Amino acid sequence: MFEEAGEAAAVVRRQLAANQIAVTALAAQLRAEPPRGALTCARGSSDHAATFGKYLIETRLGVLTTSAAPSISSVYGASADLTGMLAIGISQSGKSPDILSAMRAAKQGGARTLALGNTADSPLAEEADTFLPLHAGAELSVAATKSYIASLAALLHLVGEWAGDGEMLEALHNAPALLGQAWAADWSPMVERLANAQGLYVIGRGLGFGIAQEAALKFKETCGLHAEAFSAAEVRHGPMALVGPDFPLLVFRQGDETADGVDELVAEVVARGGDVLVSGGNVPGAIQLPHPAAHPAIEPMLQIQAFYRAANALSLRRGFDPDRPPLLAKVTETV
Ligand SMILES: N[C@@H]1[C@@H](O)[C@H](O)[C@@H](COP(=O)(O)O)O[C@@H]1O
Repeated sequence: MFEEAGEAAAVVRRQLAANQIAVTALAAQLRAEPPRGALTCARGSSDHAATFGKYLIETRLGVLTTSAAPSISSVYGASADLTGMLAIGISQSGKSPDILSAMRAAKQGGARTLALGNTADSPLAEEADTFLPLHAGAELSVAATKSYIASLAALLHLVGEWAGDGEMLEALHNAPALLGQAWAADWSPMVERLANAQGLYVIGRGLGFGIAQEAALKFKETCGLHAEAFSAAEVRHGPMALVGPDFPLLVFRQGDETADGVDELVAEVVARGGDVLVSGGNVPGAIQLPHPAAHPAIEPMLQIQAFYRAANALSLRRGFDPDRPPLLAKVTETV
């Protein structure tokens, strides 16, 4: 996990260069024939990348984006009219039966299909109208790291070109250098605070929500630590009842329109005597976790990169092997 997460900067640099022509062509096609909506099909870390994609596509392009529940096609055998939709499948292996089923149903229902994957000779890649390779290289650790960051980069690249957002694209092209800095960031306060923790919430809002989901998964998978992800708004609708000195929050805050609301939540929890670890912002009383400054759409990628290093350290500290989580295999195939 440590070694592979550390390769993320090189992966993103390689991917941006290798995919430029294909991404430009796809973006031109999407601008010429805009989809009426997008449907994401993914599981686990890839599904969390899809959450990031939803916020990116809806905020930058105003195209409604929703997540497919694969069982609708794989178990219920039901289908929907997806004429004019873009179905985006994200999968490292490209062969989980339920994701394949959802993508096949989308195609039969009239959608254009796009696969983001790490394996070109997979059914997902072969059956999709367009395949964008992630170029993450072999990922052997059960916990996805560089492939997750590669998925975020591919989504940023596509949406940046599709929306013609030059500022975001420029920031993305600077991301490899910043990922290197993020990898060196000192998140040891997180490792200290969570060494003996029983559970926590991971908070994000908007573009940061997908990385909150991803961090919560890593806590469970590699650290034997129960963690649940909530949006900074959702957590106030009930879950806050658990928050206190023995139930900390890890908060991912990016410098966009969501920042003030996230700061308010952090200040409120600090005032109640709760422990809050925060990446981004500067609320007094919260434990700050650093990451390099960047465009708000790039920040989540940098935050999760800094987090991965700390999650690896926390896993070891809690007596786990981050590369061999109990009861899990690298490729999970569900129906
Ligand atoms: N992102 C979706 C979730 O929103 C959905 O809840 C889940 C359930 O899928 P299924 O019904 O196939 O178990 O699938 C994906 O992970």
